[in-house]
Amino acid sequence: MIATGRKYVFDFDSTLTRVEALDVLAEMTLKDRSDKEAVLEEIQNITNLGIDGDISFTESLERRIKLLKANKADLAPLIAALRKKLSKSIEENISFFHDHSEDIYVISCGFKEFIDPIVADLNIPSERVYANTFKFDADGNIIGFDEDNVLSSHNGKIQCLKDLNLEGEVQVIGDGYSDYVMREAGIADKFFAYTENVHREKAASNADYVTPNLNEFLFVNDLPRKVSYPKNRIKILLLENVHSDALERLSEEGFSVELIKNALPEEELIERIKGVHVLGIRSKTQVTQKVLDAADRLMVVGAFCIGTTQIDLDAAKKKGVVVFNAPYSNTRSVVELAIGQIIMLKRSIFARSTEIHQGKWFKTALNSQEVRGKNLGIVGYGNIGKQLSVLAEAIGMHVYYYDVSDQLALGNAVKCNSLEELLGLSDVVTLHIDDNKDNENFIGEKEISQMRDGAMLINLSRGFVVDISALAAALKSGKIGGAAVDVYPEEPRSNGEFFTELAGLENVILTPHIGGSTEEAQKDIAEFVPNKIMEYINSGTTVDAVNFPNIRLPKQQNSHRFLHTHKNVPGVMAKINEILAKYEMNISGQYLSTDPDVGYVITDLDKDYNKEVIQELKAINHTLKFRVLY
Ligand SMILES: NC(=O)c1ccc[n+]([C@@H]2O[C@H](COP(=O)([O-])OP(=O)(O)OC[C@H]3O[C@@H](n4cnc5c(N)ncnc54)[C@H](O)[C@@H]3O)[C@@H](O)[C@H]2O)c1
Ligand SMILES: O=C(O)[C@H](O)COP(=O)(O)O
Repeated sequence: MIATGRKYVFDFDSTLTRVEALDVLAEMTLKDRSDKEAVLEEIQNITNLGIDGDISFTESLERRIKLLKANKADLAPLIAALRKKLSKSIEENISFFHDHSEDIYVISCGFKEFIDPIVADLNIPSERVYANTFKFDADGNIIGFDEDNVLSSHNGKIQCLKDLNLEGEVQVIGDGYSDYVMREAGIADKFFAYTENVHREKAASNADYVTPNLNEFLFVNDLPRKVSYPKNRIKILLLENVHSDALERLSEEGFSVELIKNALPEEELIERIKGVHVLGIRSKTQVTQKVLDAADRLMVVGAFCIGTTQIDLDAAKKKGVVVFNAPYSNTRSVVELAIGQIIMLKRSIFARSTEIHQGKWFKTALNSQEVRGKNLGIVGYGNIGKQLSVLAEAIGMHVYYYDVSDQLALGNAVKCNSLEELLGLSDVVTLHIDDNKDNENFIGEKEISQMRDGAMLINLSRGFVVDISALAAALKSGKIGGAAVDVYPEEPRSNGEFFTELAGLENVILTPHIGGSTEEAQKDIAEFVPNKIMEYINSGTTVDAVNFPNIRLPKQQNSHRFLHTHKNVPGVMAKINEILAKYEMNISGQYLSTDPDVGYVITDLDKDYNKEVIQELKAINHTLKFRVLY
């Protein structure tokens, strides 16, 4: 036993277990009854009224037992079911119960018949379990409870704890107001409202601490725990209306997540980033050096999109901040839009549609052509360019492509050796080059002059890639026969007014940067990026990071994991291992990866560590970030 001088008094239902045991029992005993749902609802209401102190506990117990119609024979399956319903973080921290066995008590208004066997698994013996007991009739039917037990009466927990007369600091951990009353009555020193399974406002608002799981409770008490830093303390700020699945996924994992609809201007982001561990953005939020300098806790930036030039990747790396994106999730959405736009432009559909909206009927084949047999020029033959190539061929187009890097032609696509060559032979030119700032004004007056007369231009890549004034002039002069533009040199941070020189021009399709904005793409991104973030936070894995050495070290059994990010200068690794050797720590796994700027090493150790080794590792010269995972 590790002595702390404290006594820990746990509630059972919805604290040690995820459920209320009598609700589970009711599910079993009522399963064949036609009025099951109504009775279950009534039982749950009565349970909550009792927990919140709105009816007397004795009344709540009497009414529930009557409705339950349970028998002794139901207890074995109930115990089996409850065994599978231990609260997640309780299960993770079984060692706490073993190490502090003699200081742990259970005081519950539930029943010893099912509590005893469950908490015995946590090393809590029956003599430290205080709870009610059932009364049975000759046939084993549960007909009531021992009314002489203080726990069967209203606020019975107060009397029960008083009678125990415990020494040392007494901490009560429970989900209900009926647990708080022990603190209110002055018999307990602290009340922790336990919200892992249910958040009861009345208990939480009165608590000394609200603890969303046992890790947080152990952290507050500075006790050994499964994770070095409880997840609820990890703050995630999601901007730009990322799909709500991301919020759900990250919240379910236990992080504290805040979602903001818009992108934030630099000054505001500098304020909001303080204390944030994970930032989630899309293409509008600029994560500048200044923002990174203000970020005192930042570990990860998740770009919930493809592009990452809105992030100062280098500055992030030098601060040990890892950046992930979603390189493929919206590829198909962009490709489908491009196919649609090619057809719409070649048929002048938007012009015809606008006329009808204005009350005009103008049936004509003028400027209306099939796409079959026409030349499509794809500039940037990457993920989007290649997939578009396949689909465009499937509808009968001849595909030409140009890329600065060597790219294998798919299908019958033909590679062009220069942009000029591609521009000279394409009926439709579509831009899918990356968001590299060197691509600014990639298509300007000169390039437009190299295009076929009446050819169409599509830009679904980045706004700064096209000189908008040059494009507007070419559309007005008829040099260009139509354009589809989804991205602009300056885009608003939130929905509202927007002006562009291209507005009002004929056969021009304008969309508000929605190439990747489909349900499917956003849902996929909301799975992909949070998974990367969680892998990094939970195991240190950086596979697929865009600015960091990519490593993954498989988890070792019974080990501790240290993550060390440092400037890539000679001697740091040697220093890390020298310190570990000094503290006689045995390395069970280690993986280092470097790039020219940083080194990132994951080390697994098979021995308990003390705080001094952490301090020494943190103090190594050139350390950028250090984290103990578990
Ligand atoms: N409109 C939207 O909503 C939307 C959605 C997704 C992606 N995008 C943008 O689409 C673009 C392409 O995305 P991707 O996933 O196919 O990227 P990718 O990195 O897979 O492909 C880009 C290709 O462009 C090539 N390239 C870069 N500069 C070039 C140049 N000057 N000349 C010729 N080739 C050049 C690269 O070599 C690469 O093969 C990116 O800019 C991305 O940000 C926009
Ligand atoms: O980079 C991207 O993936 C696209 O430009 C889409 O960006 P968005 O998520 O801001 O729409």
